[in-house]
Amino acid sequence: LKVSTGYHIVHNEQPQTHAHLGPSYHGFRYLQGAAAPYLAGNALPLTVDTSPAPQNPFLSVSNPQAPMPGRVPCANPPTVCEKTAYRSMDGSCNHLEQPGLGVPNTKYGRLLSPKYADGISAPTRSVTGDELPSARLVSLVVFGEQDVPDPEYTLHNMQWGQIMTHDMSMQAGGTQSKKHPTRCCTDDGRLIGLDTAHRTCFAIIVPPHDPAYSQVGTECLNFVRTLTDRDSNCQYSGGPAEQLTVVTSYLDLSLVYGNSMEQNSEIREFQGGRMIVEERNGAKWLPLSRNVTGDCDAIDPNEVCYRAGDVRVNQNPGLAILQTILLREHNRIADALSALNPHFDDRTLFQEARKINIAQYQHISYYEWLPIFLGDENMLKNRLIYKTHGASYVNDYDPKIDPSVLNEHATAAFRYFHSQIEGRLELVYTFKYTHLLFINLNLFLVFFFSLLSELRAVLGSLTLSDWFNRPGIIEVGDNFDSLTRGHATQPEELTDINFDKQIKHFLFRRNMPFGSDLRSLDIQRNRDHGLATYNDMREFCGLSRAHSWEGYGDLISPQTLGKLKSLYDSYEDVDLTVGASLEDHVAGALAGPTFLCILTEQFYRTRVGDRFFFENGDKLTGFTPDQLAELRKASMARLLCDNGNNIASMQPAAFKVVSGSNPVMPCSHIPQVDLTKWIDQAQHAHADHSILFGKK
Ligand code: HEM
Repeated sequence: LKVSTGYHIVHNEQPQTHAHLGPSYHGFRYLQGAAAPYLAGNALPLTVDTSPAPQNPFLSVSNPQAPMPGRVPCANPPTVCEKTAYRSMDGSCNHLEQPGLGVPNTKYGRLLSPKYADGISAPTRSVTGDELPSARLVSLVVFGEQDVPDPEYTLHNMQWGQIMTHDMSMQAGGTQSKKHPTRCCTDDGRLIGLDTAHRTCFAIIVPPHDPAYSQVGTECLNFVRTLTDRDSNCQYSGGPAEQLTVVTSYLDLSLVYGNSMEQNSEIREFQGGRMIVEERNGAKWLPLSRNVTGDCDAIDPNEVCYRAGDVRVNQNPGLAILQTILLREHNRIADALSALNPHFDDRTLFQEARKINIAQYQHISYYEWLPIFLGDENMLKNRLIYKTHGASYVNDYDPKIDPSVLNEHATAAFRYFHSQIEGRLELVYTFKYTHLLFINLNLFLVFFFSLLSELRAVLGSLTLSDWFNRPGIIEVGDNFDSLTRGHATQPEELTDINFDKQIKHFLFRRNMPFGSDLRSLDIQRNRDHGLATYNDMREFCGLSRAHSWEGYGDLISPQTLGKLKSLYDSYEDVDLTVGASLEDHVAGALAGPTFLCILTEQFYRTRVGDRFFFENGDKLTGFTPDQLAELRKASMARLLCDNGNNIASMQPAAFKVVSGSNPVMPCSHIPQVDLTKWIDQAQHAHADHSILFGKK
């Protein structure tokens, strides 16, 4: 398989890895001023460090990461594929000749070869051989935490991004729902020595006088390295380590349906084609976890904690809401199909409903959501979307394209949108009111119209860090609808260098005064995965390679460059996650050119490398022209309307804030996919089942 040329990028010589010269820590040398107490809600004061900086013992290359066999299960796709009407649960046989492409427990793809300090697996270092500056230090100095609301996009825009992320990848060995069992720092935030720490430890060293963590004496943030092919019995064939991802790479709603038949059977009802939902207080919810205290931050085993296709489901309330909405949508479709086609059996209803749900979701993702991030023009030019007419197919499946999720995408580019996260989630209620509209035509004639409208009003808010891994809050009172409306009303945070305090100091804080820092995790993960540098990626993407700090001046402001210079030993050291997050955005997109290049490449591959992409006109796997025309009516607004507890109105473009051109209107005015186009698929119901489902 070759790298696709969907985005106009130049493929250059592979970058060299730099041999290490021995451990040394340049520590906290940027912050100026005295330590000051940090209070949630205040700007972080920058403080000076005068004390000697601690060393990060995990970086020592003289302690190579020996492979530990058997940690990651082997991907076990069939060797020969049958052509069936429906996707498999684990993504196998999407590619008919290479059945294992895009299945769980396989390697991320890479655009550029890794840059490990030892050429095999040790985290990246400076070209001088020294350690790179502490990820927390970079997070504090380079990235802000100002609260800047986006004037155009709602919080659902951010939240949908996390849904797509969880559908596409999950680093092996990671856990977001539960405290990681591997401890690289003591519970009171001290570094655990190399002799006792687990070999996967790569703790983040907190600079002395950290404006937040120094208040509680935290010197170390837990960080566990992603498992690689070297931790698997069946993947490693020598050479540099490649990280593994444990979910299917396709946009196939694996987060709803699971990533294997086994996972799926835990959440499927096996009746009427439905997925399991549980009724509580008159509404249908995700089924409860069988290990509440293990899967959630629950103290009480009776707390609500969900079971879904993805283990990260409980991570935050907005995510749990969209997971619920996508699950309810499946059952809504299955019930409708069952009423329209009483002769369909459970299996046919399940697979047809799944196929429609995925198609609507792909349509929303590519035609409503991605253009906001990648720009319409860029997407059209690079053949990620088409100016299609109602019923016409786009037959662009290309078996030469590798559908794997790129490491540069999942570990750097897509995480830039962590900047959109808002730390306060508003609860929005509606009030119905009758609006009398008078039109005075002349002195004697007065017409009036009576309009039933809905007003939205904010009646409270939740603080994000109080509700990480505690999703039960969405079932309380009217919160489900109030948060759903809230996410459609409240602006997301501007996509910029600011990351909300709630994720910068309080991530997963579990009732403690402080938690972790997501931006630091992103930067450390970049080094853990040995990603090629910012400069390498610029060159790869056809931008000019810098030969000095000033070489970055085309896209990064002098003030920001000054900060980078004060942190890194060399302009060659700048991490991809850091440099590309600081670029001016491309007009019409939400990222600078380097990230845009990676994102465009990824979403080209995700589309063209998916044999089941909804616009393909294959007789067995595709839709009829009439059905396709209906699917193109799917929208985020309608999804919310159809699956809230009682959502009666919505603005038609739910990723965009309410405005004169995007007014809140009754749901009945928002187009809906007409499922009668799926009536009497007699050929499916009566056809040889082995053609539809395979012989097994
Ligand atoms: C409240 C919202 C969110 C929270 C709390 C959150 C938190 C996290 C955490 C804790 C990780 C793992 C960090 C690590 O250990 O390396 C992660 C990974 C990631 N996040 Fe987020 N995230 C959120 C929203 C988003 C959004 C909106 C996007 C993109 C649009 C996104 C994209 C990613 C990606 C691509 C990864 C890596 C996935 C992988 O394992 O391959 N996240 N996030």
